[in-house]
Amino acid sequence: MTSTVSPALEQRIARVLSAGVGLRGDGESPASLKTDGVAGGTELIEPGGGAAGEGAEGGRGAEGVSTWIGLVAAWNARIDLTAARNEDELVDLMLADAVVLAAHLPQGKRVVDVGTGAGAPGLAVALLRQDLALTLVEPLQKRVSFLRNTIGALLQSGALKPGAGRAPFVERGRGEEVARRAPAFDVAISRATLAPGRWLDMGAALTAGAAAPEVWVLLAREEPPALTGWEVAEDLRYRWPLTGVERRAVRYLRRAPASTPGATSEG
Ligand SMILES: C[S@@+](CC[C@H](N)C(=O)[O-])C[C@H]1O[C@@H](n2cnc3c(N)ncnc32)[C@H](O)[C@@H]1O
Repeated sequence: MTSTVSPALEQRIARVLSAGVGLRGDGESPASLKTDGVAGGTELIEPGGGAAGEGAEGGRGAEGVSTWIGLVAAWNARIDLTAARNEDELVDLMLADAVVLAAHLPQGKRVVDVGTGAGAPGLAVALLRQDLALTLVEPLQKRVSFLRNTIGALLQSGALKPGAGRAPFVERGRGEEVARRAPAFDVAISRATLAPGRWLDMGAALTAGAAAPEVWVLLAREEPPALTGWEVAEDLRYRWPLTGVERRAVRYLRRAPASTPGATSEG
């Protein structure tokens, strides 16, 4: 199935992508996606170039986003991929949280997205940040087929040229199964799949082997959960650009273990 994107849909996609330019943390920021975090240090995000658009080998992320959203709209007529009721909802739902994540994720890391569904936020992040190695975990076969087909089309067109040496990998299964296998991820992301507290536990298990693990919890307006041994490093509040929905992206880092008084390096 091919992807055709109307000029109106293309304009909506461009609006959400360009809202991300404001996340660089300097100059004028659009109110919509301007984040208000507890810690600063946002990374430049530029649709069609730099961190958000092109990997080191020249993938075309913004173009890929249009192809992918066009495919979501086309496949959604046959299989249940999204509950979006109009184009504003579709573009905000698919893209806006990923634009925020893409501006804040560390360079070159192994990232897992649990419950990717039609690709939000994991596939969008893979397109916008082609330095990252994404694993997309999804149990439902029809959604797995959609994701694999779409990634194939994006690779073929050259929109996806992963800088980390591999294309986004789609793993069919549940997050619980992946977490049991001592996985090696640095960053765990997920949206609308598990209750926030349960997701935080699972995210911690998925990144247990990493030197500097991070877990992101994506919320509407509710308070972020707490997890012993982890702390909130950023609490980003923003509105989706097209629908004005209030959102929150919370970044958790594992606390360094407290040093034992009197302990020596010789042990
Ligand atoms: C409501 S959809 C959200 C999809 C996407 N993350 C989004 O925000 O648009 C939840 C997705 O998680 C998947 N899912 C449900 N339980 C899961 C689990 N335990 N592990 C991994 N995926 C799961 C479902 O098949 C579904 O595609």
